[in-house]
Amino acid sequence: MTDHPTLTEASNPGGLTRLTVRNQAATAVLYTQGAHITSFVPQGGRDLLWVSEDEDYQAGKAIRGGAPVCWPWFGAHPTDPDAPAHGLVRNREWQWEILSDQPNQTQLRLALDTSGDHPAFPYRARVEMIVGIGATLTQRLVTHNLDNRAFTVSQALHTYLPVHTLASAEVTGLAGSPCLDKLTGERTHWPEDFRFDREIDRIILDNNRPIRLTDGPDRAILLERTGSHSLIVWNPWVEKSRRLSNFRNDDYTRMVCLETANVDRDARTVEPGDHHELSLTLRDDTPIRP
Ligand SMILES: O=P(O)(O)OC[C@H]1O[C@H](O)[C@H](O)[C@@H](O)[C@@H]1O
Repeated sequence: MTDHPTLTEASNPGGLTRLTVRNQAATAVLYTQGAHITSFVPQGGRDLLWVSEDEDYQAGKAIRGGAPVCWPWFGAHPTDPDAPAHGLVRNREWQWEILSDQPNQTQLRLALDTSGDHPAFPYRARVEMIVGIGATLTQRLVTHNLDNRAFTVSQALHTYLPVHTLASAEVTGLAGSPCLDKLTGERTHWPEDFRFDREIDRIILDNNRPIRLTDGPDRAILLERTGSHSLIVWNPWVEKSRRLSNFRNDDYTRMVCLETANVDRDARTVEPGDHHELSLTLRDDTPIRP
């Protein structure tokens, strides 16, 4: 266990290691399994991440909520149907260290190496998550190629965001962008008048704009991305909610996933010795009332 003025390390009953960071700007909770952030509360504000009340935080199982890391592939593996969905690192233990600690900003690094012996990703690589906890939450997901061959990764920060009610949720910054509907296979464009009124599982492409989720006059979250020109918008709606693990039947009314990604034609090839960085800054963007 680590004792540090800003950071507390603890084991939970499910066998996971939980890190709680409290500084003057925010409080955050993350798990070393999966480099998985489950809570980010800016000082005086609300949690900008959502986790199901049914989540049981068990070692070896991906957590339903927060910000799962999908790497080195997103969704189904491109060629191997037996490979797990969303890659190899959600259930793995990452090494961690504190990089810097200021009154208003704490930086952690979590890292994991692949040995090259997994048939679905036979390469040596290091994936790092550099987390900045301050007035905003910053996640930098850096892929280093330690192999002597190039490889291609698809990936996502699969962020679950809370909504007061799904009917009031609106996403701005997507209208007009090309989009692939994963449910129908259709390629269209994101409509101006989009509402969450059915199951949604779409990849938005060629878009690096700031994305804003609002769910009423007093609540907005802003996502700003670098190294990413794709984003997944996901809400499981009624039927799929019943089939999801660690998810209540009506949880789909409480969350929306906006996933900062490199998927489809935005997957990235990393040359030997090179790296690729994907990053997300999440902030409470609620308008300040006069
Ligand atoms: O249940 P999981 O493996 O966590 O995946 C949850 C969801 O993740 C993404 O949003 C995919 O686009 C969905 O197709 C998938 O259902």
